[in-house]
Amino acid sequence: MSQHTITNQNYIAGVWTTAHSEQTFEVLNPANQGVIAHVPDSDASDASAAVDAACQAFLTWRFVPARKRAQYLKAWHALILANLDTLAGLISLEQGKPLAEAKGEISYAASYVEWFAEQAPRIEGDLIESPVVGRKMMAIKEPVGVTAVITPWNFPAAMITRKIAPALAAGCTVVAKPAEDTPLTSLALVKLAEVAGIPSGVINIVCSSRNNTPAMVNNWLQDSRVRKISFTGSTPVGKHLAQASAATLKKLSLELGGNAPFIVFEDADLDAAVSGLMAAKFRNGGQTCVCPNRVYVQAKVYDEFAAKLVEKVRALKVGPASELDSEIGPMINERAVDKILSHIDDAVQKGARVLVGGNRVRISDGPNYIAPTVLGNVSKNAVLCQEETFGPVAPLFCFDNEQEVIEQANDTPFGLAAYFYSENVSRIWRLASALETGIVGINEGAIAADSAPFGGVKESGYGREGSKYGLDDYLHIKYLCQGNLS
Ligand SMILES: NC(=O)c1ccc[n+]([C@@H]2O[C@H](COP(=O)([O-])OP(=O)(O)OC[C@H]3O[C@@H](n4cnc5c(N)ncnc54)[C@H](O)[C@@H]3O)[C@@H](O)[C@H]2O)c1
Ligand SMILES: O=C[C@H](O)CS(=O)(=O)O
Repeated sequence: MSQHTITNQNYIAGVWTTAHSEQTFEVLNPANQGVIAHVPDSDASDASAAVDAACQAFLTWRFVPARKRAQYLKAWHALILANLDTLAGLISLEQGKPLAEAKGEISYAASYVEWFAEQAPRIEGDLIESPVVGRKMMAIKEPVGVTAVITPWNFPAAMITRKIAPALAAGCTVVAKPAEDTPLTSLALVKLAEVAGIPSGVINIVCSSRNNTPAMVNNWLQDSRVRKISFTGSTPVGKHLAQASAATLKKLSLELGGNAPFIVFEDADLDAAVSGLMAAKFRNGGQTCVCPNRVYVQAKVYDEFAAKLVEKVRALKVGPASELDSEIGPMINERAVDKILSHIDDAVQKGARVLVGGNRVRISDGPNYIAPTVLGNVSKNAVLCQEETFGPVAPLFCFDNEQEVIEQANDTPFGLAAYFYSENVSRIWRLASALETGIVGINEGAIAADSAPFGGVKESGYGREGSKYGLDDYLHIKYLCQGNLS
């Protein structure tokens, strides 16, 4: 990735600029800790300038005809696809994602822009039957207003387009803050939005370091002009944002952490279940919110399933994205590696067996590699049952009956995704109803799609992204009642 293709400034009111303080922070390559770029380390003054710009732009953007807004989004979509390889290279560089997966993420990110370009002209209201003569009643939908978009590092393209696209389609304007580990992809996407002709101030993006982010974002939380927050990230931060923004009662979309159960019944197609788990668990090195965090296998097929899984996991290639056959890249940073190793150590201390992996992998490039791991006979008291591991670790639990495994699967504060494999139709409908999650994969491990309502329940948050429901979070309903009509 050559330096000239890297955009490394804030974008406020249509101007690429440094932070007011002129301060910057480093963006590191997780594969080798090399410095990729320096980006602005913004503070409250930059945050406020972004809101000023978004407020000014909202006065006109909200009245741009939906079809025109759709045309801007279609132009952006086309530019994203035309720059797919460059954008994928940025993801691999700053997040470590294997290049093939990074290309898939750019296509996925672009699909949300296309989806909401198609949804924009379909925002409709209702005419309501009046209970009395001489009165007309209707419900119309209007954009919520200036929206703060805060995104995680693990999908630096898809998570930001999954928010900016519906916001713009609805007529909202945006102030965005990408994750400090992976700002470059988001900045490049906003650069393409500028090239697409999206007017100044409609999208504003500011970067801030891990240390400066709380104070910088707090400016948005306290600013009553910011009417909505769309956040994707960890549950603790989501809870903080909800509490800290309560004073100005903002509309919230919270896409938070998960602890997905993956259940294999004795009547499952075991080869399909192994393939489904490989797809769901080891995607992005296990660093996705919908990765199975607990794998429950019914006693009768436990040994056979474990053997099949270990054979597949042992074959996974670990390496940097610069090696095109890498399947498991580096973890995002040292903190992530420490957490994953602590989960493995805790499970082993409580009786689990390492069937494959279980350790760091020293690769010339750097220290952040973990061997793809399968743990056997994991205890229900293992920390990973209550905490998201966010790494390439598949812990196996053995269970006897359906009621037992439903109770174990639901025994978590989280409720984002769950998966199960069974060929029994009646069992499929029982499990689909009993599992306390927003997403259920049934004999399927790959559930992501722009047309699907993505989101969780319990402490995995609320709101839905994508699908025909995805616009609702950026609109509110206004009731009009006209009387004195003859
Ligand atoms: N539900 C989903 O769709 C989804 C998608 C991706 C990731 N996630 C979750 O995100 C987490 C991993 O991503 P992460 O490590 O970037 O999460 P994180 O919560 O640490 O950070 C997410 C974003 O919040 C910002 N942030 C952190 N502390 C903040 C504060 N005090 N005030 C304001 N902003 C703050 C970060 O800079 C980043 O931009 C995991 O829990 C994963 O499950 C959920
Ligand atoms: O990690 C979070 C992403 O939302 C996962 S997905 O790509 O949308 O399935």
